[in-house]
Amino acid sequence: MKQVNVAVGVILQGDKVLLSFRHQQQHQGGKWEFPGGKIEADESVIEALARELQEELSIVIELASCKPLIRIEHDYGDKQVCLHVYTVSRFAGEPEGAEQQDIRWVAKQELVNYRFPEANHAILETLLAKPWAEFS
Ligand SMILES: Nc1nc2c([nH]c(=O)n2[C@H]2C[C@H](O)[C@@H](COP(=O)(O)OP(=O)(O)OP(=O)(O)O)O2)c(=O)[nH]1
Ligand SMILES: [Mg+2]
Repeated sequence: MKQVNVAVGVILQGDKVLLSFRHQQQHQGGKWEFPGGKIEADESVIEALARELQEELSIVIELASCKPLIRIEHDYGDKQVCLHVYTVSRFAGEPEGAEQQDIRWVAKQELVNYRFPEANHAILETLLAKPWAEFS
């Protein structure tokens, strides 16, 4: 089965991170995610990330503020994904659920209360291991 490359943004503002709720009918629907989406053939990861975050949240990210966090390969059985995860610390605009999805700024200690896709556990581990100021 072909692996799908996905650009994922961990958007940090102070002590909070932005989560977005996946619609029920999407793959891994009904769970919270870090916003992002599929990388198209002609795009770099950062270009895809910027496009997806504009489409999904109506924000314009500052490319120089994006730092690679972790790359995760995961097999869901019905789909194989490779998540290219970047932290994003600066952007223009106020995030909104541009695809009618719920979004939420969540503090570190509250992340345990959210249900994520299986592949995200490695992201959360990495994110919880350091003070967030060190990512920006
Ligand atoms: N965006 C995002 N996708 C994730 C995360 N964790 C995870 O397993 N995924 C998986 C779910 C999907 O199979 C894939 C991303 O697909 P997507 O639905 O966001 O792609 P897209 O925005 O291009 O959406 P679409 O047009 O195909 O609906 O990666 C995550 O934290 N964020
Ligand atoms: Mg998406």
